[in-house]
Amino acid sequence: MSNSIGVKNAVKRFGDVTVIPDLSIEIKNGEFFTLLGPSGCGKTTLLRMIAGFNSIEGGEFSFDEKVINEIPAHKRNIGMVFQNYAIFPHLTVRQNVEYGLKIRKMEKKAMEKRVDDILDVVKIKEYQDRLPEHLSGGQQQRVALARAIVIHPNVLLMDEPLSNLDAKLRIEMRSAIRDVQKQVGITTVYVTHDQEEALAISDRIAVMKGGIIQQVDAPEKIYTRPYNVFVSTFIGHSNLFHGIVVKEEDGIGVQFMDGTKTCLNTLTDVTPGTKVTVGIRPEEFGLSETGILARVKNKTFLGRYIVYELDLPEDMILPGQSSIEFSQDLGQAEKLYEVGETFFLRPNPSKINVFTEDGEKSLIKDVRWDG
Ligand SMILES: Nc1ncnc2c1ncn2[C@@H]1O[C@H](COP(=O)(O)OP(=O)(O)OP(=O)(O)O)[C@@H](O)[C@H]1O
Repeated sequence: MSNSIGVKNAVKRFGDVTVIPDLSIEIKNGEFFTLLGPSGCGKTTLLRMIAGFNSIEGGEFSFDEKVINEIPAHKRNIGMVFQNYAIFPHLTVRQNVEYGLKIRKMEKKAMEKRVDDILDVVKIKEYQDRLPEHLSGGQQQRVALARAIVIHPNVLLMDEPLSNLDAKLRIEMRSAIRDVQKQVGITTVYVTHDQEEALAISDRIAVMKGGIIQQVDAPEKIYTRPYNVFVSTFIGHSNLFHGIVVKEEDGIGVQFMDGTKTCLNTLTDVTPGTKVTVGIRPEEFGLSETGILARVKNKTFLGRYIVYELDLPEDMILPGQSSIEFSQDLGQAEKLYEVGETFFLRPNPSKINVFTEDGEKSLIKDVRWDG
């Protein structure tokens, strides 16, 4: 029932402006695939091309290898969910869900069964006779989801479906969407600019910038092994250091500008002496007797952990950062620190990310554009 989606060398222009220069992706059947990126990077544009709402200036779109470029939107058998729920206010929940099947002239008994099943899956059966105005935002979004999947679409496309909901409901609804998607097993393309949501919900994520895909990978891989500095800073926080590749007795490593060295067996074959950019997550430092000397500039208590802003010698870190972030898990911390205190940091060698000096490409083994 569900389809794979292929996009080959897609081009999108609005007038003279090229929004997507040349984009290719393969989305597997049954996969939950997220397009993530800053505002204006072309996520919605790409989704609308898949749906058939946008013209295609170049390239090939396919469902299960069958080219769909010339198939109009209403014949692509797509389920869509938007941020504004797009449900009919004058119809009850059940009538809303039935609507797409009635249009398709489905036989009454089969339709009743189909609707009953979907109302169960999406957990809205108890509200089936209510009008949308008597539902909460989350419940309305469940109705929109039920409406989209009841027609057994080839693919489900969702554009920022949770952005109108408050923070708590967003978290509840993202696991509801994920559960329903897995239960129904439908290929889903999901657009968001919320990185936490993308990490929580997706099988794979495509990170986009300026209409160009920066990395396609599973959430864990995107977070731990970003392909470039943009991905490492767009998703989570990354402290960026100047570094130089050095050869030590026990292998190749990276030296920071204060002379601290860290041996890495994860590096690709890089010539010693090469200048690099080093990315380290706030939680990937340990405290040590020696290492990078840091002074607490500020601290923020966040319940489960504490985030320290640390002062370091200026020439160690990339311009644009006035300090670095270090987070200490409260459950593990032996000692907490006050503003003004100093200590030595040791980055965890297996978690350090090393990029070309310009930040364009990872120098860690097995980090690819497409995982
Ligand atoms: N119909 C249009 N005419 C002209 N330019 C457009 C049109 N639709 C989108 N654009 C432009 O294309 C670029 C990509 O827009 P798009 O809506 O795809 O971005 P997005 O990544 O979905 O951003 P957001 O998260 O803000 O929705 C933007 O610069 C936008 O101004």
